[in-house]
Amino acid sequence: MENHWKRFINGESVESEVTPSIYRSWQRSIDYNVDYSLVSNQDILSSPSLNKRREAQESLIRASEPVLPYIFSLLGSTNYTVLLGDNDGYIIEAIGDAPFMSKAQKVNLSPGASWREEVRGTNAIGTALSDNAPISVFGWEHFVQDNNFLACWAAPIQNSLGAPLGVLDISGEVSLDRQKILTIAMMGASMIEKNLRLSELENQLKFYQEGAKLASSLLQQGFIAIDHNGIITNINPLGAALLGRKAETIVGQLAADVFSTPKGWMLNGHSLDLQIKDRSGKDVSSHLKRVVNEAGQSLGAVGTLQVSKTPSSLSDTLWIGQSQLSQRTLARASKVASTHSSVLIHGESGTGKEIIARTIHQLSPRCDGPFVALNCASLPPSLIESELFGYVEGAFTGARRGGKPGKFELANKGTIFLDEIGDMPLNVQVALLRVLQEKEVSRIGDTKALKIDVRILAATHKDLSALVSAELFRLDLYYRLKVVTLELPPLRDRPEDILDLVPYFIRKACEAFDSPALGIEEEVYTHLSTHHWPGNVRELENCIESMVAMAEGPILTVADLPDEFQMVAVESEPEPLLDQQTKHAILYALTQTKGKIAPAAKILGVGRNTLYRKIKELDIKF
Ligand SMILES: Nc1ncnc2c1ncn2[C@@H]1O[C@H](COP(=O)(O)OP(=O)(O)OP(=O)(O)O)[C@@H](O)[C@H]1O
Repeated sequence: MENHWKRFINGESVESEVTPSIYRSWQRSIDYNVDYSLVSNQDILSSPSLNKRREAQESLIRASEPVLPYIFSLLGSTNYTVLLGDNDGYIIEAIGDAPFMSKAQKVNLSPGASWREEVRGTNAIGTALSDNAPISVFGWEHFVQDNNFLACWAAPIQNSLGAPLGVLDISGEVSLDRQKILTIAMMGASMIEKNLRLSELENQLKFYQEGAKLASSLLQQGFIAIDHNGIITNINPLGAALLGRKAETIVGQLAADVFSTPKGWMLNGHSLDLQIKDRSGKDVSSHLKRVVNEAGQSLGAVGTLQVSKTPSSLSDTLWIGQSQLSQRTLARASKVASTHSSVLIHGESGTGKEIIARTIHQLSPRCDGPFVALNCASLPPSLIESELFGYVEGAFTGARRGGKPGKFELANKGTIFLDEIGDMPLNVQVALLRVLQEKEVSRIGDTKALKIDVRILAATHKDLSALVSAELFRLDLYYRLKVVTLELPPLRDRPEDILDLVPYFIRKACEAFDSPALGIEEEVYTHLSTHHWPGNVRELENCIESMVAMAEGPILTVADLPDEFQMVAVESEPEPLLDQQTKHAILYALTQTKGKIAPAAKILGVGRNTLYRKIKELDIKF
């Protein structure tokens, strides 16, 4: 080979006598003006520049970390070095036998030096990169004369598209077993490639996992992912909020444990959808789709969670609230609904008097007839009479042409609801009493009487008996109206209803604003349940409506509560809050157990007697 090299340098043709890849590389070395008689000191990196290059090649270095020593161990005890080059031919890692490495250093075969063909002519590192193929360069095959003591084997390290990312080189002193060592170099390069691909896959997996988490947290719906073992691997905050739990307490659990579905459901179930109940017992429906691999095997399931809608529309939903007090009120209302009796509904403002009146109407045999409401406090006294009884054309100045039917006429065969009856002027009370007695009504200015069949429901927040004593309300009318009385408890006496009212009002507001469904953080309930609510349910509804209107994200949090709550949250840290929270916990447990003491005590982790004592101490009504 020495002879061939000398003849090539002298310009003779040796093409047919030299391996083609070596010959082509010699030609390139000539084209690059490489000096065959000189060990070049060009393209050698300073230590900081080498460090920078190593940082840039961090993944290549990490992938080769376990490979270089392994390859070196395969070479036995002979004098070798194993080198890692980057795709510019710079040596960035080296391990090897010290005596050979110091010899190699004399020709700059050491970290920091570039072994591109352009600088050092034909050599294993540079030529493997130029040809993007494994190569051995032996003794006088090196273009630079002083490198002829070297035997080198190199294989490119390629990415998945086959482009070179670097090069693995084994260098030693000239030996005979060329092919075997080239195979080892190729094996090393392929191990590094596999490691690189593995870490790429790991990154991809991380990206998909984190990406899915982030994407699901941006969704305006509950999202859940369950793997093929039935373990919940992801639930977004909105999904967790719909279940009334924290995501951390759900992820990692078996779906069968969280949703009481049969074990093996993931593998065998035809329908993947789960019927789930949230903390307050409302149905949460799921819509899951199976994820399968190319062979059609199940990898798991992903899907959405949402609060089930009852078959009737939201606007049909009347009384919301599962508290004992609410249930008792509803039971009385439904009992009285089947009769024809007048009902006097009493309760503070915003406690739901009109709702209960509508409920009575809907549960009554008159449900197909009209429900007509009149708020006596919202009209000037002079207008109430004409509103109630109607008038004929020309009955008074300003009377509409053709006249106008009154509420009684409109409510015929149905129910009339007279709200704020305590504000009814005395003269109208007289007329009303007459209508009730005679069951007929005459429009103002008319001589004819019209037979009517109307049931009367009246409501007031005032003390009617006190008004009677003050002669502001007629005793005979009072007795006529209060055949049955219904007392509506204020919200502060039934805070457990808040658990049902809040999600309902959130959905109602979202529907009204035509905005996507919103979840709510559990802590918000604590604040809402311990609030005094002077405006009762109406105030709660307004509060939720404003929270929905101002919501920043898909979950309502404590920060979304109106300002007065923020002040209370800061100010009322001491004892009373503790009491309130105890009260809230007790009420929550009692709601869960439908008022049964023993299981509620178990939920709370206290004895029955302690629970009885606390209920008394804190004056809890349920
Ligand atoms: N139990 C309930 N379930 C659902 N919504 C309720 C309930 N109670 C009250 N609301 C809502 O609160 C608001 C006030 O209710 P309603 O008008 O029936 O109260 P009210 O006692 O008649 O008030 P007021 O005496 O001021 O007329 C309404 O928007 C109603 O929909």
